[in-house]
Amino acid sequence: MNTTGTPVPATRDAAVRQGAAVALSGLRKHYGEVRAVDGIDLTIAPGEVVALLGPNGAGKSTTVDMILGLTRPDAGQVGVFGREPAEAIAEGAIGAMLQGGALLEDATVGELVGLVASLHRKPIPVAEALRRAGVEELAGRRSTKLSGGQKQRVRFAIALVSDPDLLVLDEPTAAMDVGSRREFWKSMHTFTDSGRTVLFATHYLEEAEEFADRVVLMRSGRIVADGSVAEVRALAGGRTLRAVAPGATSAAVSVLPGVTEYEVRGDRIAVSSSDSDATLRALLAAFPAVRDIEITAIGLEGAFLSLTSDEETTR
Ligand SMILES: Nc1ncnc2c1ncn2[C@@H]1O[C@H](COP(=O)(O)OP(=O)(O)OP(=O)(O)O)[C@@H](O)[C@H]1O
Repeated sequence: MNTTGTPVPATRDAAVRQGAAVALSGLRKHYGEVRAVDGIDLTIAPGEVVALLGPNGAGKSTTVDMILGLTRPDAGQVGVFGREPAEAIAEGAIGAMLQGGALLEDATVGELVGLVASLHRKPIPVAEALRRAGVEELAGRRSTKLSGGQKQRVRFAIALVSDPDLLVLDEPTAAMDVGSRREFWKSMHTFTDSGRTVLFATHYLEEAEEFADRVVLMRSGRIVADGSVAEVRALAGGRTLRAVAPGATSAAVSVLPGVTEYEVRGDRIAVSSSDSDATLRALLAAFPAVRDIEITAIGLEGAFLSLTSDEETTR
């Protein structure tokens, strides 16, 4: 677990950093008064699947653009497999899928993917890239005749065709329906099963929860949480406990151990607790008639809201 201002975790120490898939240090990009990216450090080890989460304007796309060498940082450094982004891209080590990246209008899907393949030294066969992205049947179709979700899958084929070690995806499934999204993640599993690295920015928490090994939460250009899904959830305050507790008062509930927030309405209580076991024991001792007890883990959504909703005070 790593939160703002804490050192890089021991498992991603200097040795890992050297062979890191992605190493960002002190990265900063300001647009006038807007601190799009405000000093982030991030090391991604080869083989990790990392979700970059954050509300609109958190700085996810700007970070992705700097990793891809599309935007030059004001300060700090970007390393991709120990190289400059441009170098790593020229070598075909990075595949990218960006929000709304343009597709050549006059070309068919097959020609388009073939064109990108021809720019790389060791591409996979075009048919293979189309198959992996689930767009084989669209090979002869012009890009102007594609739906939004189909375009995204073609962009995925383009990202795969250089046979990259790292895939960087900015909201890859934004225009896809539920079925396409499922298919997309199935293809991604095939890609990551071979030990390759993925960094994807998303608004879909369930995708981060299901697919990522690690979640990096951004807010206002900074990293506010970094860890496994379980760790990020825990960071946001543990569990919610609800019960009917006859005789409970706000004063009594507020002093139960572990309680971070509480609400008392008549006999009904709802508390957020950082230690629900301790809260429950004390609750039972104080109110033996307590009943209908319900304890739920805070979802990633709850964690996301709690970690990203505070007003940024330093901006
Ligand atoms: N080229 C630019 N010129 C000026 N401001 C910019 C530019 N690009 C981004 N910004 C600003 O920088 C901040 C971060 O934007 P960014 O697109 O990186 O956020 P994001 O987390 O990707 O958001 P979203 O989820 O909406 O895509 C925003 O306030 C945005 O308005």
